[in-house]
Amino acid sequence: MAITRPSATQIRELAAGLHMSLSPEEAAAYRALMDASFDAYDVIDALPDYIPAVKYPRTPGHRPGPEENPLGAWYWKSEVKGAEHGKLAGKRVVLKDNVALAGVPMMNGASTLEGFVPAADATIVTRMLDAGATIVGKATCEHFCLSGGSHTSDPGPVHNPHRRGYSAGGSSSGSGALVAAGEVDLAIGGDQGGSIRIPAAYCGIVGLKPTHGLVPYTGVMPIETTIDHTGPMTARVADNALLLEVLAGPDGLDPRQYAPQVAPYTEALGKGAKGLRIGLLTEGFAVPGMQEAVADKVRAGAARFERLGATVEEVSLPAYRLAAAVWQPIALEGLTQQMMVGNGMGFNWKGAYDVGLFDAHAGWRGRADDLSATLKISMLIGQWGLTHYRGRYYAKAQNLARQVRTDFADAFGRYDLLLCPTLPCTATKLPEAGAPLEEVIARAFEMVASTSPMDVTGNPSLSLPCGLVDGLPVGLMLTARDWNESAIYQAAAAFEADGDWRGF
Ligand SMILES: NC(=O)c1ccccc1
Repeated sequence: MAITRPSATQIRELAAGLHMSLSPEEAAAYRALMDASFDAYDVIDALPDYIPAVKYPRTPGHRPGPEENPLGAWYWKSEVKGAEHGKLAGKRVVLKDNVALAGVPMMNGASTLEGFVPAADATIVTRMLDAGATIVGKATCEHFCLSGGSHTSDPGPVHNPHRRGYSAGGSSSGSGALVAAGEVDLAIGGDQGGSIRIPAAYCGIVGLKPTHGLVPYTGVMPIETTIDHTGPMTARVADNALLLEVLAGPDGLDPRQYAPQVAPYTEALGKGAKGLRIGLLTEGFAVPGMQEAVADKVRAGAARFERLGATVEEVSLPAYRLAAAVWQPIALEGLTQQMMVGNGMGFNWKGAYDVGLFDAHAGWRGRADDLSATLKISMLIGQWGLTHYRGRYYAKAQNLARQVRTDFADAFGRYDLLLCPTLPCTATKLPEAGAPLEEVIARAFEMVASTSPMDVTGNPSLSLPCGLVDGLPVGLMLTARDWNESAIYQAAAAFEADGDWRGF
């Protein structure tokens, strides 16, 4: 099939949309000079796509009914068996539903994408299968991953395994809930503003946002390249380190991976916390909405590290607060441009594109009223920044992000780890269907000031359960210099070995 050539009239319409005025004669003259370009499009159109081959057989699986899905945490169940042997042999893994599993539906929490079936596996899927894992399905996630609650997914809300009717945290909501409920051994999450660490904290599990670019993002639906991360969510620290060992390293297809530095993460386990230099991040205890009981649990966790032989001292890092502000233009203008205008992945980078996602996701324009409230408000702010201010605040925020990174790097000259609460609060009540807009937005965004700074800096950052407040888990956040996930695992494993956090 040949590519459709525009008529001279269509050329005039295109020109008008691009702020050019062409006379009918000019339009016809330009049109007459376009054939070589469109012939090239015909060449592209005639060829098969060039994408990674699917290595392990699978069947499409099924969407579980309510009896099989009490928490609402499953989007899809399907079984893909990996290699016979390997580091993950015998482990059952669930993927956040923004990770492509070829042949299995993916809707990324959004009805506008429902029906889409990816043609290729994400790099991390192939790596886990090569390591012997069994992939058991897709976990519900928030509408295009744009909420820290678990109430904006079109498949429905996800309940916290610790308390029905309460948020599991998002946007990797189903991943957090299924690990906490013991339905899977391991989960994959994604984090642009906190979406791995938030559900980890609310659900009482271990969630790592790796250093930006350590784990290939290829085949995972982006929000914004410079803050996109994917990473492991597990019940225990050792499993987290083991899974990261399988996930980490360049794939040659992801523009986020400049020069990732991989390490043998499981070797950090069992080394104890003695000698680790921990900075207690002052600003991290003063985020909006900080609950004293949560801060106290995290301070008690810091004291525990001291007893375990680490040095702990308070450190002020004003850049942490600035980073939360810097996150806003980057996330909001960036997502509007890349995820929405750019049909899911955006343009201007080398690597593996999901052509089917371009086709399927472009359809949001015909149903924009069905987008979530969180995405609508984000796009409205982002579009205002892009049009009224020509994107200058995105550009300036990217520059200030470099300054923030320098300040963080300075702190990591003095401390191996920064410690603060993952979030200001424990899990909140799920908004009821039809809840006021104000509540829907608040439950989605009230916690991002704590976690989003590390998406801006790119530093590895992990949420570790450190106790219960009124029966709900509290997360303690450990952040390290780039590529030093090992220090985080060393500390977290020592903390975990010191006793069951449910009793702290
Ligand atoms: N995808 C994210 O990390 C996110 C988290 C919270 C709010 C918005 C986005």
